[in-house]
Amino acid sequence: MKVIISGGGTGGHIFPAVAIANELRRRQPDAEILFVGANGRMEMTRVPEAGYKIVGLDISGLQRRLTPQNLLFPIKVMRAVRKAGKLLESFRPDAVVGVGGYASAPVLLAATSHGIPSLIQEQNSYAGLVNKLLARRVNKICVAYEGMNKFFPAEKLVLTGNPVRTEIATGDRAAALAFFGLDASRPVLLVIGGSLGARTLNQATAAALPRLQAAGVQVLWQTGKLYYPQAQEQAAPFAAAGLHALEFVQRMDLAYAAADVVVSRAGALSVSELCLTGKPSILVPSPNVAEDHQTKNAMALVKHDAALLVKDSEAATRLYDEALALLQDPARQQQLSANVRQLAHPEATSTIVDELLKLIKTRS
Ligand SMILES: CC(=O)N[C@H]1[C@@H](OP(=O)(O)OP(=O)(O)OC[C@H]2O[C@@H](n3ccc(=O)[nH]c3=O)[C@H](O)[C@@H]2O)O[C@H](CO)[C@@H](O)[C@@H]1O
Repeated sequence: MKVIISGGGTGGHIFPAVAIANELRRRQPDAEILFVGANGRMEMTRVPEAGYKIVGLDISGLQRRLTPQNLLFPIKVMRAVRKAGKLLESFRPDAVVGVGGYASAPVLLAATSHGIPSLIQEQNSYAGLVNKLLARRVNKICVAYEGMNKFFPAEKLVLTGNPVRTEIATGDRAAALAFFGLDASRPVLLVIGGSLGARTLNQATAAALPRLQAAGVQVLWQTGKLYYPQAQEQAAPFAAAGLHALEFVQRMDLAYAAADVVVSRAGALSVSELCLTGKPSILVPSPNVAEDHQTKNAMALVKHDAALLVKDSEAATRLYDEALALLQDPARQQQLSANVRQLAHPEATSTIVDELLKLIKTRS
């Protein structure tokens, strides 16, 4: 069996793709899996780290302003579709999966014109552009939220939840504390700005370091690549007290296992992972995403008293009051934890792979 998984751009597209690949490989150890991503994007390093081969296409998004790059855009798309077509002819996949992001467009376009079965996995409650454009051409669309028939043909929809890597919820706390060099007798706060980092969270965290140290709290502060050099300098004087800036966390399983409380952006996968790990959290939705979809992701938890929400515009003033209060209130932590676990979809990845295998079977 041969399967191509295409897409990426950010962790929110890449890691669900890895989860699907891992489950497929678990069930069909001899399956050949090839990823297709966009050159220069995060998937080109993260996918090989996860143990899979990836081929890159030269494809990027449209800029909002009129730029010379935009004029080249149609040519780039045509070239990428041609390269994707050649790839399909040589690899001859039994099915193609698209997880959203630039690279999934040319691959799904080429696959659907070759009559290769195709499946889309949409992570958010608001459909991404590529997925919306390709919905009519693909065979199945696996979604994580109700009401997605606003965007997609109802007969193709399967409500599965988001695929989360299985190891995410299996981290051992003692091993995690040892891994990050943290002290078991003091609380740990994990700050996650999404796969690229978040300026507002970084500014609020940098300003709160003295308060956190005074309260005896240890911090794993994921900053994102762009913000890391400055954050590293800001955190350095607090390292001895267990406050650490990290550019990117490869062992998210251990980061969640170490954490008593998580402060996070509300990207779809981060939210799904918080449900699966049962972590009490304060969500700060990004205001810079289409249709404010991170607020919708966050509200899906908040309305069940399964997470707290602080608006991005209030992060500078309120976030760390809330975080310190929650860190000092184990009963409230337990309540949020019990509620958030109820919202997990532990079967998501397995259901998506069931759908994929059904598609392949129908064809053969
Ligand atoms: C700014 C932006 O466009 N954000 C979008 C992007 O978010 P983003 O890429 O930040 O994605 P998510 O929050 O959904 O998921 C992040 C993923 O990266 C992993 N991770 C993160 C940080 C780290 O240091 N190490 C690590 O492994 C997390 O465990 C998780 O698996 O895609 C999501 C899913 O389509 C959307 O909901 C978000 O709105």
